[in-house]
Amino acid sequence: MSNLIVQLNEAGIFQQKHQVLNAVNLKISRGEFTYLIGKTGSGKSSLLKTLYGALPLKVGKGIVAGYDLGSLDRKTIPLLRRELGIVFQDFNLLPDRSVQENLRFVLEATGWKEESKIKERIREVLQQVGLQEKYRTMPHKLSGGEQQRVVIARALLNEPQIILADEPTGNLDPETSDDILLLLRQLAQKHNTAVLFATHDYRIIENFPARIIRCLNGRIITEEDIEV
Ligand SMILES: Nc1ncnc2c1ncn2[C@@H]1O[C@H](COP(=O)(O)OP(=O)(O)OP(=O)(O)O)[C@@H](O)[C@H]1O
Repeated sequence: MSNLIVQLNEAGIFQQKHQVLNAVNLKISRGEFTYLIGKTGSGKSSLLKTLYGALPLKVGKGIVAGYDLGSLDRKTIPLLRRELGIVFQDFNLLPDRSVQENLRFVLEATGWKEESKIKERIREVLQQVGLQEKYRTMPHKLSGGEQQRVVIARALLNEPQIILADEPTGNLDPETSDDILLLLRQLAQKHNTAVLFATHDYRIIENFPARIIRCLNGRIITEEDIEV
């Protein structure tokens, strides 16, 4: 199996007809933690959306978790997404369901049937994010950091090869942001899950250095070329 989870070659990233990024060349390996930075509107979200099949790849070549982005269709998009964990800034938990029901919803939607396995997997992911006590709690009774942990637990359910995180700490205070960042880095290490972490937060990058790729003037620039 290839060690590369993401491989883009001369990819064009588009929002409809508008080209957001040109000639993107990007490689991300198993277990690698990478920051994705750039000003607002520079194309971070568009790049992530292309990687999870929400925007089509029409120019260049792209492979994510073994799926060719250029030939995705209604059948293969759900299969690709099962290999990915997606974490947004807004927590997007179902507000009328408890923590465990939110997690169960995803497992059932992705084909899990056996009750004992469902329960076991929910227990495991909540333990990984340190929330095993909160399984019956409703989302609004959790703090922002706890809600984001549930979202990360949800992203982990199907043992993704990569977590795509779009400003996951955007709504959190600095201390809670650090906790979430450290949790994702620890998961990357322990489970060999790659993480692509889009952020505006230079404080985090300075405190917890890692490889950086930057969206600038319609291009992707890698860490070798820049200083933060
Ligand atoms: N749905 C859309 N339709 C058309 N253009 C869009 C759409 N979404 C974003 N764009 C445009 O694509 C460009 C890149 O936006 P994108 O959201 O990828 O940037 P970003 O770096 O993620 O910004 P932010 O940090 O604010 O989230 C911007 O010029 C934006 O106006």
